[in-house]
Amino acid sequence: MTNDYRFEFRPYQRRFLRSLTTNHGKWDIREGIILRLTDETLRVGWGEIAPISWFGSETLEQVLDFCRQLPGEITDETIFSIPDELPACQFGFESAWEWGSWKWGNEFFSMPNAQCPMPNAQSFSALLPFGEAALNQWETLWQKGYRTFKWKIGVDAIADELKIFESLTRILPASTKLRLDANGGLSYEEANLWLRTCDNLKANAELPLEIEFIEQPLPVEQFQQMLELSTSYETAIALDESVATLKQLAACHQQGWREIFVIKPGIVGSPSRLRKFCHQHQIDTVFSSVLETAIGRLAALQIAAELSRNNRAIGFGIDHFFEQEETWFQTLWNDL
Ligand SMILES: O=C(O)CCC(=O)C1=CC=C[C@@H](O)[C@@H]1C(=O)O
Ligand SMILES: [Mg+2]
Repeated sequence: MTNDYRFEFRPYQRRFLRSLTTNHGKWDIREGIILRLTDETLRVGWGEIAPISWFGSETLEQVLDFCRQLPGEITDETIFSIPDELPACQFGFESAWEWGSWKWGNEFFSMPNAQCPMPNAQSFSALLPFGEAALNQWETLWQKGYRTFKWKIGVDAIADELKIFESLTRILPASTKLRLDANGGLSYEEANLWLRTCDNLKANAELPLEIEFIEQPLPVEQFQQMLELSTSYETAIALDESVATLKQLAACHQQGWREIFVIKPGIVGSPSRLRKFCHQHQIDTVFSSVLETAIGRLAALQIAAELSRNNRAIGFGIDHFFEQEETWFQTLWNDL
């Protein structure tokens, strides 16, 4: 896109088909902003700003304040000088700026019912509902082709979750990969118990299931304890909330983290600076959704395709969270 753009934005709200319950609480509605840049040649670029303030990004209010204070005409300079305190804005504006350069972007919006091309389900990790609902939900997702699942822990009492986990590891088919995401909700003792339990399962030769990693077992402020745990067990640990923004990502890497980094492109910050960091440091990454709409997802999938390593499934298997995308989007788009 060229240097001057007409800037338009529209807030949206979208209720999940099923709430997402984690240690952070129950999340029912995704709120965000869709923005559109139109250059002098009338080429259009779409972007989405989908903050998760409890995860470490800016708040929706801060996004709205930032968008409202912008003029109707903005430039490259505006886009590439968005402050680091607004990482979701950096992602949304820069994605819109890049939009025209992608194969998917135009296809998705040029044909009335274009399906956003999605790699096959095997490349995705599907989110299981927390608690024992996972015991019967996994099969529907397995039939859709998913082979990697993520299950939330740190929500109920650990004794109850360990019991469900034991059943889950017995019924999931061979070759399944299972991720456990605590969202920082375990105590140090509980994290040790989960890691020991997973190591013991790993040692059980008959068990073909792979526990791929435990995600964010402890709160962000307990980085040193997680660094110590990462060298004490076979089972891998992935940081998520601890590396929510580029600034945090660089800090954890600088303090010695070399296991897995969960990257949420929608809130981490500037895509161009993320690419630079990942190319420079070759970190072990898992890309993850911020439960955004197709606009944000297209941009995030583009980044995941470029930067994923070690053949790890990407955490965008959230299709059962939303009603049909295309009809919803056409309506919203027409209003813009
Ligand atoms: O990463 C995935 O597999 C799916 C997305 C996902 O799990 C999350 C998205 C947004 C907020 C969080 O509650 C949650 C996470 O902790 O990773
Ligand atoms: Mg997580």
